[in-house]
Amino acid sequence: MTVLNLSVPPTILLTGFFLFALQASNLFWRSRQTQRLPYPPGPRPVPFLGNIFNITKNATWLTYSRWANKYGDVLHMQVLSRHVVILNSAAAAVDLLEKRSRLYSDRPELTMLQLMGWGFNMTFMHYDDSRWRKYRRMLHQGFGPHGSIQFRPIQERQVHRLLCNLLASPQEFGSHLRTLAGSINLHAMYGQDVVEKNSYLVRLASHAVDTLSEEVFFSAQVLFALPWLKYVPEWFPGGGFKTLARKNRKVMETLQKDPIELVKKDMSKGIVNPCWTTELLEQMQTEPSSGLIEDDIKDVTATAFAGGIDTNESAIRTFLLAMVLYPDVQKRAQAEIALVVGSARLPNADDQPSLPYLSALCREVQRWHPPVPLGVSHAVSNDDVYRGYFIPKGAAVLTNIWAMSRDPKMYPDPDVFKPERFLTPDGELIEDSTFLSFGFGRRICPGRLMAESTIFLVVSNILSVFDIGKAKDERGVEVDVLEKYTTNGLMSQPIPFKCSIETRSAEAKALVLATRASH
Ligand code: HEM
Repeated sequence: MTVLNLSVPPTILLTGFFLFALQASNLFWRSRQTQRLPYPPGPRPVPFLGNIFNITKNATWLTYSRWANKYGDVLHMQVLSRHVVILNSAAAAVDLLEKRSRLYSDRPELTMLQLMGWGFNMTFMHYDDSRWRKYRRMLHQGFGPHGSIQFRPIQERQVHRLLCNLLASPQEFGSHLRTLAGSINLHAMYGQDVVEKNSYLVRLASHAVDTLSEEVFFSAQVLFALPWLKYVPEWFPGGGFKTLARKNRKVMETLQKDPIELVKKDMSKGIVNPCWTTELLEQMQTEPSSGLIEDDIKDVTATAFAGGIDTNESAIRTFLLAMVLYPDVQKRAQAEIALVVGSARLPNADDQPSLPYLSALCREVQRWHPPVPLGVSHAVSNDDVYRGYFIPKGAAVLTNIWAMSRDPKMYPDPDVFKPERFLTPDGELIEDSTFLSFGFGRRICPGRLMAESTIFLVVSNILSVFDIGKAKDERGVEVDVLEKYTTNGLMSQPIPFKCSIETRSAEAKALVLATRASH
């Protein structure tokens, strides 16, 4: 039996063994010492179950902000063997998710989302999943600095259509905003107009994301903490989350399959719709070396389609709410448009560099009420130590973007909507590119450039032709509006409110009507 190669001199073997033992004991002691470091502070756990009773259903980001005031900006919770670290300051998020991005770019195992059929979506994929790298590259090509410019004509056309819809039925602004967000995405991804036959796709995408904002968010936290619950049968008491997941899987299958089929059908008839899917399908055929397959295209286009609807809609609703509550900000923005663009045409994307107050206003919209207040959870792929605290491998790392955006040290008077906080004393937009609302590091939102230009176009176009104000009731009395937001999930947006949207002048009305020919 040859266990050892006896031709190696015993002294070398002994030395090797000694060095190995030393190294192993070193590692062992280092790891023991590291593990003896305390976890970051947080609410007191109960024996065995840890912080299970601290899992909350509502306004989680507000709860975490309160804890941050008590325990500090880096918090820790533990449920059985699962650890959760919550970052409540931009400084901590930058230190870990950006400066140590190699360690902090994974996602936790989100069993609930897998059960719901979101497994194709790169947002929830592990960092070492080869599909994530491929999809991220594709999204960078499609929506990076060069790619996102090609969508400008689509964005402008759909924003003009929004102006016409607001002119025709201003009281239905809520549904017009959803149509806008959906139609930009449907056009950009699949070259399709939102018409009767395919409006269900926008509804399905919104529904799928809305679902994430209800029971699922809570169930996802519970399943992260207690992963074995996934084996509970659907009929068993408490297994209701599985029914929800099964129904959602069907929605997700349709979302992946139907839109690409529409594009392929058009292509087979010789109709070429300029859009991202067409571009990718052509690339798949003409560049076999790209390694693209149809499943990749399905996955990545459906991801981008669903990712950009509710987020944009939330930001634009926040903008309208802010205009009702802060009329002086509205007047100052309109004065800037009048000075730079005039009243003979509508603003376009090329005007943005000359409109610093408007650009600051768009940033303030996302700071004041970030659409995804807790971001998307990262995970740490190895043990780490930060500020003397131990962060164990596999911990979920939550980014409390809400708390960061309301940090009075970074943003004095954080509750006030104040665009000038992003301007220098000379009225120039400040250089700072910290855009907390899009997340951090290697997982930062790849759709941010497109989202930013959509929001700028909507804000500048609406303010150039409409005045936003309080709605009046049947007795002519102004209806008060409250700054109230949904607080039950991944996304947050203003609860429905009323406002008046009136054209600013006959000239403004004529400008809106003149856009009809182009859409
Ligand atoms: C106002 C609009 C938007 C907001 C506020 C927003 C916000 C976010 C946030 C907070 C994240 C998580 C980042 C992190 O993990 O640290 C994210 C990721 C992501 N977003 Fe957006 N987003 C917006 C629009 C869009 C659009 C238009 C698209 C599609 C074109 C998109 C596609 C994605 C994707 C695919 C990811 C996952 C990236 C990854 O895991 O590598 N988003 N977004």
